Amino acid sequence: IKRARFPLNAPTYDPSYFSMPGSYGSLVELVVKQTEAVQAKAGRYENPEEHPFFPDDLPPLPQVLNPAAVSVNVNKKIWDVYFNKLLPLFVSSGDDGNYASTAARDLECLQVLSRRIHYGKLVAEVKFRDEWKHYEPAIRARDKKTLMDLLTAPAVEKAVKKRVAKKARIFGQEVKVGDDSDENKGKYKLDPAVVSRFYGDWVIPLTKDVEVQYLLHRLD
Ligand SMILES: C=C(O[C@@H]1C=C(C(=O)O)C=C[C@H]1O)C(=O)O
Repeated sequence: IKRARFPLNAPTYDPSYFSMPGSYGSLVELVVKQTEAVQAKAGRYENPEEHPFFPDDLPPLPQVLNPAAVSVNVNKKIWDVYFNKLLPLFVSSGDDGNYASTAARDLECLQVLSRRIHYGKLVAEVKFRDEWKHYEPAIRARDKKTLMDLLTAPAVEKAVKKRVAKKARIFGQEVKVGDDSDENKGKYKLDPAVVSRFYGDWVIPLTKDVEVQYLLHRLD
C-alpha cells in the first residue's frame, strides 16, 4: 500500500541512471545492500526468520538453525517476482522523481515477502516432527512431488487468500473525512483481488518450495 503511493519510477532500477563508486548497480540495489550491511551488524540475520537478498556481500552469519535450513534462500526468485510480476500489477506508470523513497518502500516489501515465504522452513520442521514417518521415505527417495502433496493444505491456502484480500480491503480503503457518500465505496489504494491473486500465484507456491527444499535437506 505504501509503495502504491509512488508510480513505477523506472530510474530507481536503472544502473545507468545512478552512478556511485563501488559495484552497487541500481539505486534500489544500493539501498538494499547498504541497509542489509547495517542491519547485519545489528544482528538482524541472527534471527532465523530473516534472510538477506545479498548474502555474499555480508560477513559469514552465525548459524542458528541446523544445516538443512541455512542453505535455503529463495530471495533471488523473490527479487525477480517482486519487480517483474508484482510491481507492474499495482503501481501506475510514470515518474515523480521520488526515487529514494521508492527504493525504501521496495526494500520494505522485499523484506516482508522474504520473511513470509521463508516461514516455510519453520512450518516444514513442524510438519516433519508431527509426521516424520510419512516424510522420511519421501525425503530419502528425493520425491519432491510426494513431499509437496504431504505438506499442501488446500483449505488453509483458501483461507489465507481470503484473509489477505480482506486485510487489503480494510487497510487499503480510501477514507475521506466527512464523506458519507458512496463515492469512495469500493475504492482501494491497492486492489484486494491483486493481493489475493499474488498470494495464490507466487507467495504460497514459493513458501511451499521453501518447505520442500528444507525437507530435502532435513536428514542431511
Ligand atoms: C504454510 C503451510 O504450508 C502450505 C503453504 C501455505 C501458505 O503459504 O499459506 C498454506 C498451506 C499449505 O499448503 C501451512 O500448512 O500452514
